[in-house]
Amino acid sequence: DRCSTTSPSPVKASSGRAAGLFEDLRSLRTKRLVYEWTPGSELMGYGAARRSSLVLADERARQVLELPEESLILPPPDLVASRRVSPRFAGKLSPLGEGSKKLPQALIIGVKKGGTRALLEFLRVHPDIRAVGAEPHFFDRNYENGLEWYR
Ligand SMILES: Nc1ncnc2c1ncn2[C@@H]1O[C@H](COP(=O)(O)OS(=O)(=O)O)[C@@H](OP(=O)(O)O)[C@H]1O
Repeated sequence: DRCSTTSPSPVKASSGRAAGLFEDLRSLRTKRLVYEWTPGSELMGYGAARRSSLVLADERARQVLELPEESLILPPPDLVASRRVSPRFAGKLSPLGEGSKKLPQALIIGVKKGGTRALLEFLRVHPDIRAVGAEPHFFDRNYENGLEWYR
């Protein structure tokens, strides 16, 4: 979804096997997005909410995947931000995006064109991983801004 609309998608043009893998990945990613904004789970504890909304997410992901890509509508940020935080993530940045700001628990370091973006996107599919959107370039460009900026 970050590819330019002007260039042809290498996945769409590729073999059936690659297209199948892409569908699996897309399905996982959609499930994660749907899970993140399935309303109602705020009313329960994190564990219960996760179990029930994963079932719901599974169902809704199936529905969403039937629709054209343009019909995927992202939730308003406040819906995601209003979720409860698991005790496991208390005091840390939770997988759903809320909680106090903390330094990262893992860094991806790579040379230019080394495939770091692909690695990040694959990791981001996992529901317990919260990843930054843009590369922060803290150590090479923003170090002077200090750790408060980095959090
Ligand atoms: N698995 C695998 N195999 C071969 N090539 C791969 C793979 N994953 C990513 N890529 C290619 O890596 C290029 C992007 O690398 P980066 O994400 O590090 O780019 S960037 O420097 O941060 O912009 C980018 O190359 P270009 O398409 O030539 O720009 C990707 O197509």
